[in-house]
Amino acid sequence: MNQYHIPENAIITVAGTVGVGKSTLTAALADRLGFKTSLEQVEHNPYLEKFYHDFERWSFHLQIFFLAERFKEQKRIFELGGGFVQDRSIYEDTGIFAKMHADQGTMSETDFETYTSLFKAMVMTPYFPHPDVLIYLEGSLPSILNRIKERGREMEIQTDVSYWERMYERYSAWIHEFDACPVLRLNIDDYDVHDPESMSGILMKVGEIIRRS
Ligand SMILES: Nc1ncnc2c1ncn2[C@@H]1O[C@H](COP(=O)(O)OP(=O)(O)O)[C@@H](O)[C@H]1O
Ligand SMILES: Nc1ncnc2c1ncn2[C@H]1C[C@H](O)[C@@H](COP(=O)(O)O)O1
Repeated sequence: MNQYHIPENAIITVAGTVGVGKSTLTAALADRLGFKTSLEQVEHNPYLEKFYHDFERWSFHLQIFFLAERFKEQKRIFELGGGFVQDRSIYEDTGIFAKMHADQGTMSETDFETYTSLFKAMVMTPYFPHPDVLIYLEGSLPSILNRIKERGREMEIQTDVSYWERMYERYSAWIHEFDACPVLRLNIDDYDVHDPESMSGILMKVGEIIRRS
């Protein structure tokens, strides 16, 4: 047990919309705790760029790719006995992305059903313990759009702003209903990843939530 009373085998997941600051916070918290990270691979994703150019054609392929990647990561976390900070949850793939594309017609109903049944079958395995805490990052849409721009992934910058607006709204509704594990909501204006005290403050809250749950 560390000074934050977070068990060494804990799994902390950082959730939130694209560009909000998940990867950055994941790395900072893991560093502070001496935990391992589970990060999303954007550079080695063979479908992502194609997907941004043609949602309809590549939605299903991309969701299957992400599902496979997350499953491998879950297995790794399980086999290494936890002690991880994870960048994005599998709940967001299904509850935000796949659903949004199905609802807007850029993923067919049949593809969405196939995807959902595969997701359910995968979740019902021992490799899928719920996280101990899900840290939900939130902030104003203009600051998030600014971060997407500053990060500079051309495929995201070229995407119509309405896509990010719809995703932002879905996230706000989704977190309201989310109950798979305890949640710590964090506003991006209320912490500084470069300030050790700020990071410790977050970890103290995480420890408290785990103790109470
Ligand atoms: N706390 C922060 N303050 C200022 N900029 C940040 C902060 N966190 C992340 N960023 C910047 O915002 C952009 C998106 O962050 P990132 O961690 O990649 O987001 P996500 O993983 O949620 O998509 C990056 O350019 C990153 O450097
Ligand atoms: N499940 C997903 N479906 C579509 N797109 C996704 C999914 N998961 C992540 N993405 C995209 C969004 C971003 O362009 C990159 C990385 O996400 P980030 O929030 O920046 O870590 O992948």
